[in-house]
This record gives sequence, C-alpha cells and structure tokens, in this order.
Amino acid sequence: MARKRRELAQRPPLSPRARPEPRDFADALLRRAPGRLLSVIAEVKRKSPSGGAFPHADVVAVARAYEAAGASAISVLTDGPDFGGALEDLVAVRAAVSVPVLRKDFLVAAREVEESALWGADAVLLIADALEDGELREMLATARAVKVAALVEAHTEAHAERALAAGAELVGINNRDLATLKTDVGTALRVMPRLRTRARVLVAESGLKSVTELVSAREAGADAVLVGESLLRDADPGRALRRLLGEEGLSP
Ligand SMILES: O=P(O)(O)OC[C@@H](O)[C@@H](O)c1c[nH]c2ccccc12
Repeated sequence: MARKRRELAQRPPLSPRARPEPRDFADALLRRAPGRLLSVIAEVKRKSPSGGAFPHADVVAVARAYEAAGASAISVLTDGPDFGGALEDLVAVRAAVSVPVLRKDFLVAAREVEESALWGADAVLLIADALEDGELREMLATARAVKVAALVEAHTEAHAERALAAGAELVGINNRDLATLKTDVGTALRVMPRLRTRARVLVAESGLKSVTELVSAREAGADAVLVGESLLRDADPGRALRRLLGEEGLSP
C-alpha cells in the first residue's frame, strides 16, 4: 500500500474519457442462474505473489471462457508489479464480455475510484484492512457518485464491522491474510454468518477450489465466491469453472 501511495502521488491528473454505461454488479451476483447455488466472480491475473506465474497470458481469452462457463462477473487485476496486470486489461476484458467487471487493485484514494469508472469498471475492490475509516467513507461516497459498485473486503470480523459501519453494502471476506499471504478457507465460513443479515451481498474470496467448499460458503451465507488461482492453474480455465459450478451436480 505504501508503494501504491507513492505511485499515485507521481501520476498525472485524469484526462476525461467516455465511460460506457455501467453494468449492475450487485444484481448480477444476486440474480443466480436457475439451479445454481451461488454466483462466481472469476478472476484473471497473469501472476500472483502467492501463486507465481499462471500459464495464461491472454487474459481476454480466459475472461471469454469464464463468461461462457457461467461466471456472473469477471475480476481483473490491474496491478502491474505483483499481478502482471494493467488498466488496459480492464478495458479489453470489459469490451470482450457482457457481464460486469470488477477492478481488482490496491486502491488508496477516491481519485482512483473515479479513474476506475472512467476506464469502464463496473465495480472496484476496496480493502478495509488497509484503509482508514475516513478514506473508506470517502471512497464509498465517490463510488456512489460515479455509479461504481464497491466490494469492500475484510480479512477479520473487526474490519468487516468497520466496512459495514462505513456504509458498505457489498462485503467480501478474504480467506487470504494479505500480510502473510497464508490462506485459510475457514475464515469466510467463520465470519460470514455474523454479517449475513446486514450486508446486501456477501462474497467469500480466495483459496477456493472445490464444489464442497462452495457448498460450505453458501451455507455460511455467501451470495457469491471470488475464484482465481484454482481456475488459472488448469490448462482450460473455462472447463475448470464449469466443474467448480458443478455442471456435474451443484444444486440447492
Ligand atoms: O486466486 P484465489 O486464491 O482464488 O483468490 C482470488 C482473490 O480472492 C484474490 O486474488 C484476492 C483477494 N483480495 C485481493 C486483494 C488484492 C489482490 C488479490 C486479492
């Protein structure tokens, strides 16, 4: 986050761009296909600090395959140094699919929420654990003003409570501790039941790889899951998503 703050200070001001009509991210997650237990936000990234390099450089082709396999939204990493992404990937993916697109990055300022909207993001990720209450509120207000959905992520119950108090409606529980990069898929299962009546949309994030884990996430209150690595490890990420969605049998 310190690096992100330094980079932002050096960036030139925004130039206006034509923004495409936003797609409704919350609605896409809540409106599940018939017989489907929960929605999947499928993620594209070229590499990650925890997973190394993935065998798919063409994130647009992967995003198309995810959509064809039933993804309700696509998450695009736009961080360059750690994830090999760029804002251009967001633009290219959004043009290639018809589902909403989430900009996944370590945003540190309201100005970047505005920037995300101008680049065509339908949603942005905000990380509660890394933002002060005031920053979170300001970024949420900007998101509302520019009509970008904000998925506010927390790794602990305390940060999830801060997110709700700041006015977050879409809350993600990250199974991965961003400080240690360790993943415990039980994290979201423990925290989500305490939030389920108060968040409009609940998302379980990171480390998910099996139908059984998705069923558990649903039982704990998840409306959606955010999945990257386990799909990107497969030679055919679309097939991996179909398998995860239990085209072989995941039903309520
Ligand atoms: O690739 P995974 O383990 O399926 O996880 C996806 C997503 O949850 C993860 O990439 C993530 C969650 N929160 C983040 C914040 C920044 C960067 C990345 C992330």
